[in-house]
Amino acid sequence: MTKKIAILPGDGIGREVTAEAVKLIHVVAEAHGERWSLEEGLIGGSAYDATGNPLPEETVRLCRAADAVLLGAVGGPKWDQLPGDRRPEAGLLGIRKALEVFANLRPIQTWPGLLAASPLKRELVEGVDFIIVRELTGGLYFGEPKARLNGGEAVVDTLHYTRDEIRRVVRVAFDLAKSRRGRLTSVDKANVLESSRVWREVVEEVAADYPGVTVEHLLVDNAAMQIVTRPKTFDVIVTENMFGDILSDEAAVITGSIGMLPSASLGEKGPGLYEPVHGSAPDIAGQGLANPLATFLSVALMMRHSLQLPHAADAIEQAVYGVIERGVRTRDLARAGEAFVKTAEVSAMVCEDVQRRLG
Ligand SMILES: NC(=O)c1ccc[n+]([C@@H]2O[C@H](COP(=O)([O-])OP(=O)(O)OC[C@H]3O[C@@H](n4cnc5c(N)ncnc54)[C@H](O)[C@@H]3O)[C@@H](O)[C@H]2O)c1
Ligand SMILES: CC(C)[C@H](C(=O)O)[C@@H](O)C(=O)O
Ligand SMILES: [Mg+2]
Repeated sequence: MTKKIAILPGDGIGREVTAEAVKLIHVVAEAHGERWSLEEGLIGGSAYDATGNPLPEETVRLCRAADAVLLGAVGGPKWDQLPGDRRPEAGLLGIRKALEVFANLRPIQTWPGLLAASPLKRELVEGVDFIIVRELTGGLYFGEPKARLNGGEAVVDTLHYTRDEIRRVVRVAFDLAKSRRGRLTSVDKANVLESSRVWREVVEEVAADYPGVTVEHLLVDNAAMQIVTRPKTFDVIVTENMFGDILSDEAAVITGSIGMLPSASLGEKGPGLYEPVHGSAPDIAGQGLANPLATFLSVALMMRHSLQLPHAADAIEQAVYGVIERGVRTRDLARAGEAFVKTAEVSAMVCEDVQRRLG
């Protein structure tokens, strides 16, 4: 059956990595003897430049009608002085909200070939395998009021949740933990924030339905430390929107580079949104230096969670594993003086391998 995939390249290296991911998706479609519909939509700074809006209504329509959405990254210095609601990032938050993808899954795994790419000690990072479930459509990012007050002399952002919003993401995390090693870590700031105290209550309520899952609560400041001191002990981490944003970039250090971190954002119904965890990397944009593997691994998650093609997901993951094990390195993964390949080169290697595996 034909699939409809919306492609939102966005800005900076988002455009470079999605261009390669489109080639990869075509390889998978052809291996199934099909032609899938891949339609591009505008988002972020490039959408603002073209239409005055970082999330044109047409993009929302395109995404809602798709089986899955692949997003590159948005943002860049060119748009940093725009008012909040016109910024590229507002487009990203808008599409997450429009698709109601409240559970953002960010798997953190180390690769045997990349242990030396992490600044952390080998024995600490070897065999790390956990997943951060970040609440994505509530919390500090979306709460109202959010405004400058008294002529800019005061300012407010609001951390707002309903129990239902907490419960649904916590359930996703418990289900995952149940299917994995049965350990859930809930991260909050319950010693200070009322919202965190309610978060903890909801976790305890839901825990009653999952007797096989061991629950641990960590305060976010301590969690930031534990993630790099005992990363192997984590299985599933569930947390508020902004805590999850910060902790996932920190966890990227364990894997060697943020250029290796994929994500899947899922709701109760409708298309999933798949995006690398990294941003538009203005410092390297336009030079062919971006690592496309986080986006390729996001395509694998798309195959598994939205397109029901688990064998294609496996093939992509094995191909990525293969290039890493063969010592192929993009610049972010290379040690000082080590040779590295460009975006299109590593992409071609993975695409060829996926074709062979599925062919
Ligand atoms: N999902 C998204 O669209 C997203 C995520 C994070 C940041 N941003 C935006 O991106 C812009 C830049 O943000 P930032 O610099 O804080 O974070 P960033 O993730 O863009 O870059 C951080 C560092 O990691 C490197 N890096 C990131 N991805 C890489 C890749 N695939 N290959 C090689 N190196 C990579 C960059 O070169 C940079 O040194 C900002 O406008 C920010 O708002 C967007
Ligand atoms: C660009 C920004 C709005 C975004 C976020 O904070 O969610 C990014 O940092 C991410 O991790 O996806
Ligand atoms: Mg982030």
